[in-house]
Amino acid sequence: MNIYAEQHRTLGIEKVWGNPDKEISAIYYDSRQVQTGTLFVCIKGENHDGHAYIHEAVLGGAAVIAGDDAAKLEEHAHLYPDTAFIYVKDARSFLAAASILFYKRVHEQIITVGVTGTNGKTTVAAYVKSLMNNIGVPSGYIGTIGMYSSKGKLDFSQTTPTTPESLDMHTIFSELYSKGDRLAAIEVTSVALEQKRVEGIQFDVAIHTNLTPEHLEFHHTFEKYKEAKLKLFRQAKKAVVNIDDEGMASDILETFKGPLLTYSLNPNSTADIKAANIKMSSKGTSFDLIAGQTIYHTEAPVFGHYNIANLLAAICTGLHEGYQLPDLLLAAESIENPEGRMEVLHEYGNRTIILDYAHTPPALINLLKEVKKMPHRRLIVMICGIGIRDREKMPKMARVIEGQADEIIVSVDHPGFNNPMDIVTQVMTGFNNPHARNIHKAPTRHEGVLTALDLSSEQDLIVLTSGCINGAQIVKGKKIPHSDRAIIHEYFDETVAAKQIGVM
Ligand SMILES: CC(=O)N[C@H]1[C@@H](OP(=O)(O)OP(=O)(O)OC[C@H]2O[C@@H](n3ccc(=O)[nH]c3=O)[C@H](O)[C@@H]2O)O[C@H](CO)[C@@H](O)[C@@H]1O[C@H](C)C(=O)N[C@@H](C)C(=O)N[C@H](CCC(=O)O)C(=O)O
Ligand SMILES: Nc1ncnc2c1ncn2[C@@H]1O[C@H](COP(=O)(O)OP(=O)(O)OP(=O)(O)O)[C@@H](O)[C@H]1O
Repeated sequence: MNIYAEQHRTLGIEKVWGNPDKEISAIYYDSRQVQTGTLFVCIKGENHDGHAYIHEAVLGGAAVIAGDDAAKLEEHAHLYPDTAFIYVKDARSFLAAASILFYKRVHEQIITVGVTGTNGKTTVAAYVKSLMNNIGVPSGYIGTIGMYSSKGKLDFSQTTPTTPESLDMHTIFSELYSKGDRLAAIEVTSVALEQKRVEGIQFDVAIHTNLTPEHLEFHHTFEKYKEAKLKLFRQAKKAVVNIDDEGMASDILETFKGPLLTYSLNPNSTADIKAANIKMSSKGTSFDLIAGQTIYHTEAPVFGHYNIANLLAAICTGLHEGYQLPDLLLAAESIENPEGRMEVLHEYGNRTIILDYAHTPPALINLLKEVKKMPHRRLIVMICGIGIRDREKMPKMARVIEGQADEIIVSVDHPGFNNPMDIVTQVMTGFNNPHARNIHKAPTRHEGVLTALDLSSEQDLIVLTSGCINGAQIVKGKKIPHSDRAIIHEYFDETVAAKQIGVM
């Protein structure tokens, strides 16, 4: 398509060199992928400046190059007169706008539901996808656990941990639409909002879960973190708000002008829908959903109080889209849980093993509260410092777990370029008594899982927290495949085999 001819006024173009009025067959933001007859957008990142790869992009066959460094573009324009160069105010905004045009605004053909908050984004987005599928709206999901259409996982390699770059986002929307999906539940992170990955999208529904300090390595202050998250509600038609949250619920309620639904786990609150009498069983949770004067007795295969809050958020989305509560509650009865979020395994060695992504102090507190309600002999918990996230929260994780479990394993997720033991040491500084005999150190997540299993006996409850993003550990810039489930499976297979031949 010829983006320039069609829309150059809306793209924030300041100056051009050469003739940008030409057909382009694709857009790229990575010079290593550029193909003939395409548009390359130069992005200034944390490690590289895309303008440094113009030469490579020209060699790759880029027909048009856009960026926000006028001097570099002009310099290259003289060197490559056959290539067109476009100077824009902001390259990330341009990438988002150009991607929207390239995909012919396909995102407007589907219901876009953006989920933001410190904890619960993956769960809520997965619940929205599952609930809406169950009610008959083919729905996809975009977020930490990958990209899914209503029919299954898409073969799309993730370039970011959670929210894709704008170009990738619109590519996925296009694929979802072509597969027949009519709704996309998208995790929208503060980093993505700051980096304009969702710019230009007017979300049909924006959902808020909660806000506590996170990503301070990126935003530096809590206020800036909150500001970034609030941006989602300035580009949404309808909102869903957790009024139990002290972090930013009131900010949204004060500023949001469109239709808004609230949810709460406090039966005495003023929320539009509330849950009361929450009771957990081995199959899931039952509760009373209160909507005005009406009470609906409800059951859903989800575990933990906070997952009832997450479910209420998904139900509010269904209500916003015009569905009736009884139908939504029927759909909730067969809702699917996302991988690694309160995933309960009963099948190994007469133990209960829980895989949960809790990697912030509040998430760990909530998780402990929930798991302690489950029947168990001893409680064994693994916590991790995450090498690619902020270090400030690491000691806080230790403070939360100290005295709360019979055995504690301290390990590492995604050491990145750090020495893994430095991460473990950083977590250990949070313990009052780091030398306690029930605290064990493991330099890799693999060894951490094995230590937890070695320490366990029948009837024990083993909780493996933090979780590894996308089935891999990030070590020195490389993704090393990792699966807690595979380790557990192998461990019990080997233990059983060893018992059978009388080694143990
Ligand atoms: C801090 C951050 O957002 N980083 C993202 C960013 O990387 P970067 O800024 O380091 O990019 P860079 O390597 O400096 O490169 C700049 C530009 O030059 C280009 N380049 C680079 C090299 C080259 O040879 N040719 C070339 O064209 C790159 O493609 C890029 O466009 O742009 C990359 C390309 O899209 C992302 O992969 C990368 O995500 C990294 C993996 C990451 O860890 N991001 C985290 C911080 C993140 O975004 N997290 C949030 C929240 C997670 C959550 O809470 O769930 C998320 O939404 O995922
Ligand atoms: N509503 C909630 N309130 C508090 N804690 C929650 C809530 N939902 C989930 N959690 C906890 O947070 C963990 C992470 O949940 P989830 O993956 O859904 O959040 P997320 O926001 O997507 O996380 P991330 O930003 O790291 O991708 C869960 O495993 C659980 O321990």
